Amino acid sequence: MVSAPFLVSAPGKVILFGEHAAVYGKPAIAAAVSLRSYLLTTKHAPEFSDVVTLEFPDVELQYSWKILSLPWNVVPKRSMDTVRPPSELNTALMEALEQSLVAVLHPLQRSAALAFLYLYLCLCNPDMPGMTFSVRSTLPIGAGLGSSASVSVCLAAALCLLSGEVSPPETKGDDDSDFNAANYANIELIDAWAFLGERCLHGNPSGIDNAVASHGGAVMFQRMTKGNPNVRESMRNFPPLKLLLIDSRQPRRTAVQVANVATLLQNYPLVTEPILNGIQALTSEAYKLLLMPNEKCDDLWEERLRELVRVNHGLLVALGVSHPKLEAIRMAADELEIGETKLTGAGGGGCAITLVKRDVEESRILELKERLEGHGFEVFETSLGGFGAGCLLPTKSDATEWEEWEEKLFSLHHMLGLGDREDIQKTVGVGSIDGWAFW
Ligand SMILES: Nc1ncnc2c1ncn2[C@@H]1O[C@H](COP(=O)(O)OP(=O)(O)OP(=O)(O)O)[C@@H](O)[C@H]1O
Ligand SMILES: C[C@@](O)(CCO)CC(=O)[O-]
Ligand SMILES: [Mg+2]
Repeated sequence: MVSAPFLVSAPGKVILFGEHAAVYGKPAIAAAVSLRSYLLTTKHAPEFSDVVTLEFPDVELQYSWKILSLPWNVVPKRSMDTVRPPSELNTALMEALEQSLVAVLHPLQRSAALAFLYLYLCLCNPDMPGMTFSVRSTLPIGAGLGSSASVSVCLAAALCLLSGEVSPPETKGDDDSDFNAANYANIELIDAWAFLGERCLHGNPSGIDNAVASHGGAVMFQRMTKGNPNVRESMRNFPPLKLLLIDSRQPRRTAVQVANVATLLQNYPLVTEPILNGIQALTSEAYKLLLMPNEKCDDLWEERLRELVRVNHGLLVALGVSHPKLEAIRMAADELEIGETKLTGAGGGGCAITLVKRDVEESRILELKERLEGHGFEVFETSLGGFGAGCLLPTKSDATEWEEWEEKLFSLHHMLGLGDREDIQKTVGVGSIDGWAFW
């Protein structure tokens, strides 16, 4: 069992092919990005040990609950036969949590607080000391890059560590591909709990976002249908793709976009089903291309992949999940003949990706960036396929080190609340500081 203070982190993702169709059991392909969420768990001073506090400055939420005021009595008993949580939310607990959330009205804050409380009540117990859970993200929020899943995975990881449900990551060998059975079992459990967090955040998730945020890398994911388990094929040797990631800065909620597609499907099943089947077919084509050995990734290969990006975007437009700002991004990239562009994630705003042609001169890419930034869009640089969830624990071996850590964590606490993306990355960021370990 791990006690506070400690940090956990999980990445966002880019869906390359198959969003929305993924909700209906079709395959989708996604990769982790280097932009991540960070969650710091700290213990309260004795006089506040009866409260639990959320600090989510990215969504302007700070809220405390008396631990004993929470509806512990309706928390479903866990089955002794299985360590995995069920994949459905418990209705009685969801209803009881309404009471605890009466004062949290804004949908962005409410869904995040609901995800926290649901997991906290299921995984912890009323005897645990009061703690603060502070989340900061270097990801844009509600922009298609899986911010909700990365937060869900952080919450699940922190609460599973506190309850002893999982242990901290064991050191793997030098080889990145080294398999560690304990780490695998732990991250599978974190992923399963994070799925419930995603359910609180957007109702009907396929599970692809939390799968990538937990496991990292690049995956082909297919949601469980008709009793068959989810498929998650890790795509090793993912080819290096030159991608631009552009945030239209048009806010939207995944829950709303997913619900809109469900309504379209209900109103026009004969029209909508073939679109979803078309997305399935193109994702399967893309999967074959992305699995080709690097030496076969020639110009024709690249052209095929770009064609699939274009067709995928067209089908998403047909589903009604584009936005004039996303179309403006696509048109700017088309005009400069940079490559092919599609929205990524739930759409309706948020981010687009452009798969850049290999031979495009840097000056044209720069021109595109300037044009887009001139329109108020944000261009991100990120790498694909990095680490999944991990944690950073103070080392207990030596008291001085521990004190230094406490001190450092307190300044991090401050930083987690106030700094911008670059500050967060510099101060606690995976890749910036040593000590992070990954499941
Ligand atoms: N840093 C954060 N702090 C607190 N809550 C967050 C944070 N990041 C995301 N969230 C929660 O997740 C919600 C956004 O999730 P949503 O699924 O709509 O978008 P996304 O995950 O960024 O995009 P997509 O699902 O298309 O990949 C926010 O409204 C908030 O409730
Ligand atoms: C729109 C969607 O397909 C992707 C959101 O990132 C929803 C999901 O799969 O959960
Ligand atoms: Mg989301």
